Amino acid sequence: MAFQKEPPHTHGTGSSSAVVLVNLGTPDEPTRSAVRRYLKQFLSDPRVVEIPRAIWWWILHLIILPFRSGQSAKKYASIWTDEGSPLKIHTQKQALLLRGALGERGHRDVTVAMAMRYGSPSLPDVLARLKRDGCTRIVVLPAYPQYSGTTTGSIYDAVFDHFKTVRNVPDLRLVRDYHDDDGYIDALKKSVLAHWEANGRGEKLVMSFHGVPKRTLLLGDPYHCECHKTARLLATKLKLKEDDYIVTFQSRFGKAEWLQPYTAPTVQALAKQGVRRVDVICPGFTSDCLETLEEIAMEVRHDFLTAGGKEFHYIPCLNESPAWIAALAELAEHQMIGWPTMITGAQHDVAKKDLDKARVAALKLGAEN
Ligand SMILES: C=CC1=C(C)c2cc3[nH]c(cc4nc(cc5[nH]c(cc1n2)c(C)c5CCC(=O)O)C(CCC(=O)O)=C4C)c(C)c3C=C
Ligand SMILES: [Fe+2]
Ligand SMILES: [Fe+2]
Repeated sequence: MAFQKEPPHTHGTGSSSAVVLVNLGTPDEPTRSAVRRYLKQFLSDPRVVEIPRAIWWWILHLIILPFRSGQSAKKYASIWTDEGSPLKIHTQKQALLLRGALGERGHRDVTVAMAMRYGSPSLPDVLARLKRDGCTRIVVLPAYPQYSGTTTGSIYDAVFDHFKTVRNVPDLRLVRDYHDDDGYIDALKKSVLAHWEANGRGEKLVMSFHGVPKRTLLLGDPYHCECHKTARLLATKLKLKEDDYIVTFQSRFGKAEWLQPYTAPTVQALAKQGVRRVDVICPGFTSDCLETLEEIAMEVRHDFLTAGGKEFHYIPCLNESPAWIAALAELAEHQMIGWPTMITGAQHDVAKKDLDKARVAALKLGAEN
């Protein structure tokens, strides 16, 4: 393996810091071919599907890709916006706002970029660009509050794989999880309270997390436990009693057992038990996406109403909420302790201008959306 040729190392020049907000990824378009390309990359990752490669290759190419690509493309089309995929748009806006928030907190010369684990902009491309631009310190901040080998673990793989051929590897800080981070839990609490203030309150708060195969829990993946801890902390902040909320898992894929209880059958059972209204929040998703906008806000809503429920309220993800952006800034800042990014005095005015520019850019993105 050959290592990259680097420009000669010069002490103290051209050195700066960066934060990369990394999300899962999404197709480039809501079409069969674009979804197929995305699913192929995603579902070929051995962290995501742990079936022996020689068997999985045939299942993926002969069954999953030919059938699922078209079905999923239709679902994507139902949530697509003029600006593109909701997941990508929210992640872009979060990165812009995070840049502004870091400026406001006194961090100059911090580049904030967003990247996707699958699809574009790809994580290796973004890391290569940052290095070319002279970033010698990089914080990798996954958009997943709860650690799972299938998500955060896979981002770690991509980061390490990318730097395998790099001679002068940057100072790297990787955020592993923030399932119990006070800023994150507080942002969730604020979003539930705002929803209740505007719409009244349901009889049950359903906290629905993306599922993973049950086998991964038995093999030591901490994801299930971290989801339950997030739920418990949020319930405590909201002063909920045990009966007021329930934790469920959605988005099951394939025939094997996944984490239980599953979201759709749970809300159907609640409707049948006479629960008239449920409020559903997806705390593990920090941006609205296919799994929240289509699966929860459309499919699961339909399941609840047809089982006899009367009112279904979906509480949107944290997206660009100010409390969430502040929580992200604090998470990033914590990783940058000891890095020369802080400014004082006169430079603060410059940072304020950066913040205004970031806000205008984010608003413009929102207006066009
Ligand atoms: C096949 C196994 C899958 C595992 C394991 C899995 C874990 C997992 N995923 C997320 C977050 C998201 N997943 C999204 C879409 C999605 N997920 C899977 C499969 C697995 N996910 C598929 C096949 C898809 C694509 C859509 C479909 O065909 O159903 C998304 C939304 C992306 C978007 O473009 O909007 C997110 C976000 C987590 C957090 C997780 C494990 C903890
Ligand atoms: Fe998924
Ligand atoms: Fe789904």
